Amino acid sequence: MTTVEDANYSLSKILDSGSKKNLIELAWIKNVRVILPRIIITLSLPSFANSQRERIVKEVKNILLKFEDVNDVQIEIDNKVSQSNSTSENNFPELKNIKGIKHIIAISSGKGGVGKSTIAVNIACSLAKLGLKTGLLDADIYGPNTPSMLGVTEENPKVTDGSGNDQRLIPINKYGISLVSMGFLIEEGQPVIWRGPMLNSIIKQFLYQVEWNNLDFLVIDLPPGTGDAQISLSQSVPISGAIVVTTPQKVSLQDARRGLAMFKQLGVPLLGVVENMSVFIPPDMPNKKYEIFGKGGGKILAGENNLPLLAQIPIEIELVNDSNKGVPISISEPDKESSIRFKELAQLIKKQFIN
Ligand SMILES: Nc1ncnc2c1ncn2[C@@H]1O[C@H](COP(=O)(O)OP(=O)(O)OP(=O)(O)O)[C@@H](O)[C@H]1O
Repeated sequence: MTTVEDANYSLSKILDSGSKKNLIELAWIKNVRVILPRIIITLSLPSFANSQRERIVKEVKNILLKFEDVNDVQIEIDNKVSQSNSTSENNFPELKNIKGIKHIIAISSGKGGVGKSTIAVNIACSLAKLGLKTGLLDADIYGPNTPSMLGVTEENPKVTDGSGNDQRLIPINKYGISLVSMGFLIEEGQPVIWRGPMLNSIIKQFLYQVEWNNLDFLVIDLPPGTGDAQISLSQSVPISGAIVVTTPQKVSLQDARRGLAMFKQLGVPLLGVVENMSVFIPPDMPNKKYEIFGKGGGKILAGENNLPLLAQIPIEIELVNDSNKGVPISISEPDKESSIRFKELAQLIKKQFIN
């Protein structure tokens, strides 16, 4: 006859895809009751694990129905948790300050591939080098690549002790910054089309359930574009200032304008424009500069919106190489021109928000 111990033992094989801890240990599955031929369990997931709910329910049923004397599995959702996990807009304190974070800087771009993540990572590292406590949230659900740019290989962030909604995700520390990536929460093989809605439903609680360590700045690498995910994120997070990244080509302007207009419509304060890939500096001729992508895009965008052009970052081969090796250029080669631009940009941000 199946006992509670048997059921617990089987259920302990189901793992959180983030921490790889089992769900009994995490107390995400509790109150296991065996009333044969039925087993009833309570599922109590913290919000950052919400995206795993469907998979967990399936695995719980599969595992328990393997017992010959069990033909019904009932899963109760912990009420306290499910209420706070609800996606209903009215249930959330909009733009409530996040405990442990003083200022949020959002890095965005009208389209992908302009170097938004590179800029976000190097701003975060440069702020940390100024002695500021800095975090980085990779919210680019379509291509969460900041962990690899920072050489972070562990995919399993730890969670604090406690159970259910009391648990907090512990950021991963690298080069003096605290990193959390939405990539940690995306289940392997999850189609891109589901990631946007997933982000919308979890981001509002998620940021409040990370153990942020009294940060001066949280830099957020937003997803590119102006879709639902970006709008939802911008509306749910109390952004102190947004930076729009563009390239010098005039053809990129249309996308960048849309990005800027989105922030304006949402009432998000704009810090200014960063033009990436402004000039190419050949590694063997550091005094030469080639405008291989044309010029003027950043200046035009900033000018038509009455915003400062905060920085122009050159194309440097080391920037790609170092980032591929998992060390941002502002850490590995602080004397390169792009590192100096990132440092100046960090100083500007510091000056704006910290006396
Ligand atoms: N200034 C630069 N000099 C040289 N290479 C760069 C520069 N900026 C970005 N890159 C390279 O361009 C590629 C795209 O950069 P990145 O991933 O930062 O762009 P992104 O806008 O975040 O893209 P996506 O939105 O698709 O994630 C990377 O290989 C990066 O190393």
